Amino acid sequence: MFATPKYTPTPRKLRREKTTLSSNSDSEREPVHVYCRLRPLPENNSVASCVKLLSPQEIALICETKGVKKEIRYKFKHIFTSYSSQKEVFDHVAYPLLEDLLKGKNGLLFTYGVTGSGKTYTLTGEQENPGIMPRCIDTIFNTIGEYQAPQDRLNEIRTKSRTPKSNRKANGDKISYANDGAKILLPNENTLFAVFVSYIEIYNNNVYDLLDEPNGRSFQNKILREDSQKNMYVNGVVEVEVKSAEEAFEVFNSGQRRKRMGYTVLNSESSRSHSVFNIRVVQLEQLEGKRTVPDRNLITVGRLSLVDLAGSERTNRTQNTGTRLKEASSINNSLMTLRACLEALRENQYTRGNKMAPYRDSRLTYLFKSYFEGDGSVQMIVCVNPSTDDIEENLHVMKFAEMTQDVKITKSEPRVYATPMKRTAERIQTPARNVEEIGPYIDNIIKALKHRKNKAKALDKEIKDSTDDFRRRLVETNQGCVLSKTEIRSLKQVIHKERQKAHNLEVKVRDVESTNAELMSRNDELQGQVRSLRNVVDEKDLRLNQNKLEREKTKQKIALASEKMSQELDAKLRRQREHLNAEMKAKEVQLQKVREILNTETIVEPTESVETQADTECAATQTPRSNGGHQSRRNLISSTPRHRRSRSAGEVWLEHNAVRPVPLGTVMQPTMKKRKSVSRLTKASDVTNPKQSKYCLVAQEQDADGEVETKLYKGDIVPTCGGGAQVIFNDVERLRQESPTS
Ligand SMILES: Nc1ncnc2c1ncn2[C@@H]1O[C@H](COP(=O)(O)OP(=O)(O)OP(=O)(O)O)[C@@H](O)[C@H]1O
Repeated sequence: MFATPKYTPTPRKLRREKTTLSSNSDSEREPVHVYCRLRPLPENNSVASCVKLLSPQEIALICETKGVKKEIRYKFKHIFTSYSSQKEVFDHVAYPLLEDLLKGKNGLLFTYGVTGSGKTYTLTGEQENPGIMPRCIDTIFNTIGEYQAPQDRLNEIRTKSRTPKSNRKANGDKISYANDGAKILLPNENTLFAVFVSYIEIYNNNVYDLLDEPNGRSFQNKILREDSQKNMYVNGVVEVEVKSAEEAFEVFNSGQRRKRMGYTVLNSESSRSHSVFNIRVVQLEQLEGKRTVPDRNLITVGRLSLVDLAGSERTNRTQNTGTRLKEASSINNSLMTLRACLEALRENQYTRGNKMAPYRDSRLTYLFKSYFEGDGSVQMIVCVNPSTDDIEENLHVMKFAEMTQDVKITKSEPRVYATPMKRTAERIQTPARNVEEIGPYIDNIIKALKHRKNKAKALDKEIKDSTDDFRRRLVETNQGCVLSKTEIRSLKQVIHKERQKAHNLEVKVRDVESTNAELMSRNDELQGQVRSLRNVVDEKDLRLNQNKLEREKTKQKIALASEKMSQELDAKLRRQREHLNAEMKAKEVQLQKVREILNTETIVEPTESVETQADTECAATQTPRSNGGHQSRRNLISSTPRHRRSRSAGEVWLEHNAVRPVPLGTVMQPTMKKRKSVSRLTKASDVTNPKQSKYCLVAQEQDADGEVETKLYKGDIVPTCGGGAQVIFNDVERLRQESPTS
């Protein structure tokens, strides 16, 4: 590794005597310029903003207490929105500081804000989108490229500016940032430049040199010293001379690497320390004449300190414990001391008092003491994360910013170091002879130099005017830009919302389409079912029609059959009727004959007993004649014993009925004038009663057609020798009822 030259400045003689703050008039002081930079919110609109931009110089923080919204307004020198580019920030804030730096004025720029608000992004940035520090380095080297001091003059610069000789070289940590070629116009081209950088860190109120070699695994805690002119410096800090932007970045990167190494050693995090990157530009203005002209070179030294402060949150928000709590309280102490110092300065300024600022209470304030006491201009960028989650912290940051802008600091003058008077005097005490010799030349040279100087001044003024004009126009354009950007942002939000709506609608349409498709398929299914049901119904209809047809056919068949049957039955009936009529006629004829016989019997009654005997014998011997039944009956009747009662006395019939005869309600009744009806013959006397001569057995039967036929079996009761009686049946009568319809 390379050696580490230490820088311990010796007391220096300044042209300008330092004055105390309170004794300066307002024209000799300038306020601390406070800028505000808003970092963008996440693109997905997941976080609401608590910041409202009112103008390029004014914002309002919207805070809500107990449901009541309140707007608190804050003014800044300029507000960079989330759309402001890194270049815009550089042009506004750092470019004027660089101009001052190249004039030999000191500058302090620090970023302040809560963790994650964009402090490091603003100061360092990214390789493609560099922040203030890389742009400063690039701009310095773009400007001084051809005016860098050659090696032989560097020793002179070192001697005259008390700059330590550095043999440290950047080694390997190569990193490059996009260079936009920005330059600063140099008023004097007869100047040689040398650039030195140092990088320190203040952690837990200790100062560590990030370019120093660590002692094993630990970093050496550096001491802050004050020189006789009351300027602060880090004792033994390593300053590396850089010849190009790349070298400067390499040095910065090696410091970053050490910083990371330190985190593991010190168990720290990125925002838990304050880091300070110093750029020192030493200029050697050459006023060289001829060999005999006294060497009266002037050295101008300017320093720019870029400070990335640690996050400003309060301990109760982060709920830290142990090491973290120590870190947080150390950060808070340093920031509180910074605040107290600024407050003291402000108070002195208002009251014209001489209150002591507590610089020594913190390394941070102690280191920058000289800046606050007029050793350079002070600028601050307040970084704000507009998320509503950070509202409380942002309110504290804003209060601090508000107070800081009230502080006015004595305007600094370029630090110019002249060659020691003794040495100049020695040179001037050259022999008079020589002066006389070169006198005319000197006058000419002085005239030419004066002319050149005037020309340079005019040019300087012109450049300054055009720069001011350009800056004014740039600010105007920027203001327009800021408003357009705000508009664009709100339009973007509208577009985002519309896109979301469209997306939601698309989702809905997709849902509806899928539901529609489902319904369509269900509809198809149902239609299929309807078709199959229709087929079933058609089949059933067909079967029904076939059944109907068959039924019709059957009906017709039945009708035909019944007609045929009825015809047959009619024919049968007719035949039976004819048959019955014939029978009836025959019976009537028989009856007629019986009547005739009876009538004749009544007439021949006195001879009846004789004839009866003869008839009986005759009947017994005779063969039956052709009218058989009737004849035999007549014979039987004629053979009746003589003791038969006379007809005039009247026949008494013994009518033997069924126990429960079927009531027929017949109109025609058998002629039995005197009769005794019995349903059961229980004793002999029922038959042997001499008063009874006729017996009639009434029987009811059902014929083949289901009709009831009443049969009367008639006979004579004939007494027997033994005193009994016998019945001789001699006639059967049939009584039939028929339905006229059938
Ligand atoms: N203006 C911006 N534009 C785009 N990105 C940004 C901006 N500001 C911050 N960021 C992003 O926000 C994140 C946090 O930023 P950064 O690290 O700079 O915060 P910080 O304040 O330095 O935090 P810490 O205090 O922890 O160091 C980073 O990823 C950075 O890229």
